Amino acid sequence: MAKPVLYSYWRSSCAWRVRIALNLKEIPYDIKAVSLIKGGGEQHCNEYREVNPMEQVPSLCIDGHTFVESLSIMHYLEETRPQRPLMPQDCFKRAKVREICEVIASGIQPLQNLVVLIHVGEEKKKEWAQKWITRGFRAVEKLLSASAGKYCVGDEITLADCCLVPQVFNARRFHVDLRPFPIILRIDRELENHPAFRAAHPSAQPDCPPEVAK
Ligand SMILES: N[C@@H](CCC(=O)N[C@@H](CS)C(=O)NCC(=O)O)C(=O)O
Repeated sequence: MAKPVLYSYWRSSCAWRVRIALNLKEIPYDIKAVSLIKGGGEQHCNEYREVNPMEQVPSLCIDGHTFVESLSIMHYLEETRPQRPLMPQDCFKRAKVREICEVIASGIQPLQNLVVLIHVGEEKKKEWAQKWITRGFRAVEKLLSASAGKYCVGDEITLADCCLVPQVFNARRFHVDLRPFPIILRIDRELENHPAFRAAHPSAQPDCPPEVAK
């Protein structure tokens, strides 16, 4: 079976979620870099639109299929590769994982996505991103106050953690004041040195510009 191919951009938080899940499950994969900025964005070219009709990353070619949408991709991985489970057994905890994933993937990231920031304009984009990330993080922090153990839901790493860490990176990129979110910060710190998270970090990606890569 061919090695999975992930269409990714080094700084994309959505592609980063999938990179973490692939790494945690120890699934080897190749990366096809899609520059979201070069020449107005390679995600908009005809060839890539055939891969992902939303003109976004990530997309994952695996098992002879192409999948789009990071949450959907991670659930496919979870269902087909049960090693190192990223969803709890318990139904209540599963629902809590999905809640946190949804708040981040539907309630925060889309509002600060590149295509939206371009529309908002250079002058206003920082203030805009701060507003919506802060609003979403207030909800995430509240949910975590009931669900978190060592990680977002209990003491095992789940899909919620795969979503949280990249979103914290985005928050820092837009200089969001993270002091009101101690649980988010604690979990982010807990995971920053985990090998699967480190290998998925933007600075470790093959398409990361050399001046950013450490
Ligand atoms: N719901 C999608 C969102 C994907 C998404 O927004 N990707 C961003 C990067 S994180 C993107 O490709 N943006 C390109 C653009 O806005 O033109 C998912 O979870 O995969």
